[in-house]
Amino acid sequence: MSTPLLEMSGVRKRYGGVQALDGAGLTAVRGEVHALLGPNGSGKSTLDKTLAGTVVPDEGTIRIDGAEARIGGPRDAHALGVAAVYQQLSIVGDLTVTQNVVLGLEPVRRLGFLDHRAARDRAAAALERFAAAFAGRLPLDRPVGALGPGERQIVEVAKALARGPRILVLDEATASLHKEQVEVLFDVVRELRADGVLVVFTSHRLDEVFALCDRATVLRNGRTVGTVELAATDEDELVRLMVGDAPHQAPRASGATAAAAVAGDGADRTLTPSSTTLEVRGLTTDRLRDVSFAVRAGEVLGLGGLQGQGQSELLLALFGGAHATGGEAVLDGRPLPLGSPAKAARAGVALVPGDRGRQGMFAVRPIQENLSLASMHRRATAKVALRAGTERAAAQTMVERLRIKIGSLADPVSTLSGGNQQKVVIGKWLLDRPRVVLLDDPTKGVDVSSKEEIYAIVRGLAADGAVVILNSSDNRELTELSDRVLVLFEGAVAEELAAEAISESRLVSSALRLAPGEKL
Ligand SMILES: Nc1ncnc2c1ncn2[C@@H]1O[C@H](COP(=O)(O)OP(=O)(O)OP(=O)(O)O)[C@@H](O)[C@H]1O
Repeated sequence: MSTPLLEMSGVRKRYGGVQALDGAGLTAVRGEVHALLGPNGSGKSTLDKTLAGTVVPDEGTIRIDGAEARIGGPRDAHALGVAAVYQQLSIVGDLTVTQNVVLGLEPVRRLGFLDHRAARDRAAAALERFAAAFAGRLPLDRPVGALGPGERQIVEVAKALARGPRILVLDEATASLHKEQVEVLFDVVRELRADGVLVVFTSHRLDEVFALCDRATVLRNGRTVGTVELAATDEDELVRLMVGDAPHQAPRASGATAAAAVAGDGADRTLTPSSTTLEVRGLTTDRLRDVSFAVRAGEVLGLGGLQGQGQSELLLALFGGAHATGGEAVLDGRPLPLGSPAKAARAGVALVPGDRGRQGMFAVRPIQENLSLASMHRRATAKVALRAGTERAAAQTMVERLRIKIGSLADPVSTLSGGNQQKVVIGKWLLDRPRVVLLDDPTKGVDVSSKEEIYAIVRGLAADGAVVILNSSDNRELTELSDRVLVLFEGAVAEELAAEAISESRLVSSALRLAPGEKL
């Protein structure tokens, strides 16, 4: 192996009561895609951030090209050729694509004025790598806020590339990308590798890790537990390294066990009548065309197809968050009010959103409050007094069940790792035992063992009489959880797959058949 380009060793970082890094390290060479893996809260982002200069470690050494690197802030990291893309996007919605890509780059000044053309050229050069796939779809002068989450993420990557890095850190950079966007990003990463760049790649999607990376370093509880050659290992071995001796397959909870665990405190819960049925007839919005289907209590209905074909819009519309121009939804024979999330929540509908930062929670408020917001809302409107102790116990149950790694329930959610934040969003709604559970790509960024726990809770809710509708970009997840799958195409239901027809390959071929020109 050639001299390492990057050597990090003995890195420690404590946040209040939490030892985020406890002797972590990573050694990687130029022209390598190196995965950084570990369960939620194991310290991956913190290690990435010490490299990018946004977190200063308490202890530890970083060597770049054999020389000790003092990274006291992002400017030091830039000067050393390190650029990073994080889970939480750093782009500014009101600025254009160009302005975002050059932000902090100091474009050329002429006669004391910013040379906007030079800035635009620089952004265009960085975006050029994505040009073939996104031709005409990333208008450089549009505010980034008007773009979709995947496009915003691409802008973020372009911003990092505009810095011409030797080391590029991608922290969950694929989480909000559609499959075809992931392929484009992977092509760019492979080009960078061929150019000798070191890419440090963090993802919970092991299929991506095996498809893209050369080696992987695994963290557990803030410590490095090993580095493996991916060609010489398999998924089971990687998972064993990640979770240690703990079994990663959580026992499949029966409906009753899961329900009891979800309720936790035995507080005022009304059991869902087993007859619950949701009927949707001719639902039409800007992005949905005449969608009709029925789901019974206890059923998990999957939404498949290429991503962005109206799956999220359908869930949003059922939660009252999208303007319905036609059609209706009927829950247990009574019209479900469309157009008001508050009314939908009162009727027992819960939406677990995919984009946690924007829709799912109040980041600066305590974890306990976030976990109990949904149930507080229902109880407050029902004029039932809140008992702080009860809320606390319920929140604590969810923290244990989903293995949410926290210091204290009183800490703000913003202090949690990305995956743990997503678990809070899920826990918040599942605590309330909803009658209709709408899940929009719920386990993005959630680690393997917690995914199984979430699957068990979802199955438990269904077994207990809830209607569950699941949109997932992960075909394996759809296959594991769904009793039926509706394949959507351009806002309409194009095909329905019954239980025996659901498989990963069938889901892919179904989506491809519908859109022959598209590449997955
Ligand atoms: N600013 C902060 N304040 C307090 N605690 C923090 C802060 N940032 C991270 N932590 C804690 O440090 C630990 C490691 O977090 P980190 O984000 O590095 O984990 P991760 O491995 O990236 O997790 P994930 O897979 O969920 O993204 C977690 O317990 C987290 O709650």
